Amino acid sequence: ERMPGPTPIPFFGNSLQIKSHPNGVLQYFVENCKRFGPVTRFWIGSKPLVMITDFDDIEILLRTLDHTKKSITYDYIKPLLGEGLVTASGKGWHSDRKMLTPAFHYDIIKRFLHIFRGRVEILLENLEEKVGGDVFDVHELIIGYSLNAMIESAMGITLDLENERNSTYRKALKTVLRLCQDRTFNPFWRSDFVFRRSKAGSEFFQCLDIINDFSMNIINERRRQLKDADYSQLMIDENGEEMKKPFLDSMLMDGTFSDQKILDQVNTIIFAGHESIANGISFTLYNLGQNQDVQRKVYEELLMTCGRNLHHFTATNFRETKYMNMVLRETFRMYPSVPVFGRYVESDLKLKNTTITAGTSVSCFAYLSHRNPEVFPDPEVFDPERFADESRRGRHAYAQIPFSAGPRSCIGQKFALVQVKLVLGEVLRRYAILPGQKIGQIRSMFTLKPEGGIRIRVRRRSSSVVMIFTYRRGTWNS
Ligand code: HEM
Repeated sequence: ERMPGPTPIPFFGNSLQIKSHPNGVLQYFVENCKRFGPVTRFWIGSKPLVMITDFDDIEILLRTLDHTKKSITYDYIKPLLGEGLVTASGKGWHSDRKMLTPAFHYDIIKRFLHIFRGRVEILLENLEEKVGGDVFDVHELIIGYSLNAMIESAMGITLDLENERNSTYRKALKTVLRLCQDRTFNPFWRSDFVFRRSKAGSEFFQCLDIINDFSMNIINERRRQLKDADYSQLMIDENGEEMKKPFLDSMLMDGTFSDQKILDQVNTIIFAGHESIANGISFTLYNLGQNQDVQRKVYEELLMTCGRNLHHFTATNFRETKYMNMVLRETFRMYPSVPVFGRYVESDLKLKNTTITAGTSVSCFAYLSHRNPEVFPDPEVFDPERFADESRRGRHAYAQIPFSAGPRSCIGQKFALVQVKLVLGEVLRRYAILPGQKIGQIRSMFTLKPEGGIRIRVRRRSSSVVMIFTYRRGTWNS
């Protein structure tokens, strides 16, 4: 009650102000958290929501296993994600997290590299069509890559998804995410009974059916394949040891996951994975287009570390491309794909200067904490040097946390970074990114999505004219 925050009105709390803010939900929270300070209280209808931006407070919340339950902002995405890893809590979440963690180990990711490379080749063909043309939304192209790469690797299914089913799924997902956000801040839609009977509700559930069908097809197809194959032999490595199983296989073979739980987890991984990878790649390309000097340095580093064998990206190459790492860190600082992540505290939580009472939702506002001018001066300026070793020394460990931190941090971080770097390496080796259109207003809160997309232009690099890439049976030749 005593915490600073915008004045609520009865029944609605701050929902109406949030919903009708001219620059969108995200900007509403940015403006108010800047105004009211590092711990700002809002009312979503009659439910309190506290947004925190102080690094110490964020660490206190994220480090503990005492508060794993998700905040009210996840309530309406539950029909999509059910008891999947993002939305589950307590013992169920803990045991699933333990069981599924090996599926995202680097040993598994290494086995997927040829899949990612194959998919990048298709992406490059699509980019080729854009050469010399006007600005285009690169996010739309990259999302085609990331959705396919995710399904082919984590799910073990090769579908030709550059087709209608893919775009139907994408459209349905976009609608569901938009309606989840709208519902969170619309007090009239809080009741399931009312929402189900509204036009938005019926659109929501129709789209949910499309998404569930899409995921069920994948699950059933993989189940069929596993039945036909002698999997026990397939999963033995050259030393006779049993190999770690990829994500979907590990659940299908475990035997303890119900069909509903498998569906929840598949929906979760597809949703959590492909959109954020596409965001990371697209925002980086955008930043490189706007900052030609930075792009030149990234390109020079790529040529120095990988040379003509860039496409055989190895674990060593990933470590060697230090400047690219700085560029990625800076991009994720400015544009964290997941700008807000929260917990519901079931017992009092003592922060640095205040105590949050039990029964409150507390959200870490990474989008804003990443813009703390005391740690990142001129926060709207893209400057990878902020992440040079000397600049990082002594900085708070929670100052930049695009993958969250602590026990509920992103399970797919390595999986994502390998792909982001691989795709960037391949794209930049062939194409120069030219300045595009300045990014529009970012309104959404679940994942960062600028209005009008992420628009860049590309030019073929002259040196790449002499390089002809072919892709045969999982290996690259040039
Ligand atoms: C650049 C790419 C990515 C970013 C920036 C990112 C960011 C995040 C963040 C901030 C969280 C915490 C969310 C929360 O507390 O609500 C999270 C959780 C999660 N992410 Fe990612 N993610 C990325 C890619 C991926 C990929 C590729 C996968 C799957 C293959 C994935 C799967 C998950 C899952 C399952 C969780 C929930 C973990 C748990 O609560 O135990 N993410 N991610």
